[in-house]
Amino acid sequence: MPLDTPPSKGAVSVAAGVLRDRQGRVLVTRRADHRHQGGLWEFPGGKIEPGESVEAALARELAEELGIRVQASRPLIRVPYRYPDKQVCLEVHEVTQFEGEPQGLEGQPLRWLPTAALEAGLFPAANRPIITAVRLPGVYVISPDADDPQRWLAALEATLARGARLLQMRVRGAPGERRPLAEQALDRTRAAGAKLLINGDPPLAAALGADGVHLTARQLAECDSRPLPTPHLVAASCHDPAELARAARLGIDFAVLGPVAATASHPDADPLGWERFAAWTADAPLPVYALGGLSPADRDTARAQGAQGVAGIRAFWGPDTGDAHLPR
Ligand SMILES: Nc1nc2c([nH]c(=O)n2[C@H]2C[C@H](O)[C@@H](COP(=O)(O)OP(=O)(O)OP(=O)(O)O)O2)c(=O)[nH]1
Ligand SMILES: [Mg+2]
Repeated sequence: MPLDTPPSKGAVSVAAGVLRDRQGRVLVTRRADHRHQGGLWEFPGGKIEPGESVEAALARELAEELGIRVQASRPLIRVPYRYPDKQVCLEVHEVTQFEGEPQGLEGQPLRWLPTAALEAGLFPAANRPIITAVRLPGVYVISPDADDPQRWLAALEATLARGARLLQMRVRGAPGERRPLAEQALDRTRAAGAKLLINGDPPLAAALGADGVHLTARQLAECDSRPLPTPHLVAASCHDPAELARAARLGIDFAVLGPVAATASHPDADPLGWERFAAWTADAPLPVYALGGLSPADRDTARAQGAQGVAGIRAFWGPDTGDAHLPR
């Protein structure tokens, strides 16, 4: 089960790497039958030696298991997890540069799979949030309210044209007015090959066949299971470690945590700062986007702090935010 307390001293720290080829397929290897979680597929890697950094352990393990030289990697997600017989903490990095052609040097079968083929059932149970993190982009765009629906749709189109891959329709107002707008938004998002989550309304998301729903912190507190099954995405707004732990326990796919910095819209809120953001995210076994006072240009900073990426409205939505293309 996912841990809702930080991993104890008994946890085995493991470095694992996500490697992609030119087509964006991901490398997986099969664990030998006799080993822990044997017979299942994994992201290659292994135990971190005492005193060793994650990067050093990853480079050593991938040299031993695959015969490649890792030249650059970045943190993707950290997953503390308790199996009945063993407690692990998976430190997963995306390998952004490597030399050599991966081979199964320990006789392990090896496959390059499209991200859509990374089914949770093929992997150890701890890997579910890793698969989600592999699939999600680094930028999560949240819409403003739609005072003028035609202008709002034009701004959505502009956001999609700038490369948005994952969006949240955060339009309050009467459900009857929201539905036709959501239908049009979904059509346009689909046509652009992006995903759209509907804020606060699981029945509407289900009725429209939207990609998912984004729960408010209050809805997260009030529900005791995922309101929509997979493959719908369920996201939640979180503000503290307890909310993140609850989201993980309920099997929510990803969270948004903030405010990281001061924002014009919430000038009285006490910003978390990166230090608290990083500490809270490190113990949360699900992908977490940083929100509040950030822009798409903060994506790499956020990732270095353990985030999946950045989320926001003001600096993300519409055509005129000054930074033409949204990073992936
Ligand atoms: N490498 C890897 N390990 C995973 C994944 N998911 C998961 O639960 N694990 C668990 C299984 C093991 O309990 C642990 C990895 O330890 P391991 O025994 O394979 O480590 P190792 O490569 O150093 O192997 P060894 O030398 O001890 O045989 O983490 C994953 O995706 N990749
Ligand atoms: Mg290994």
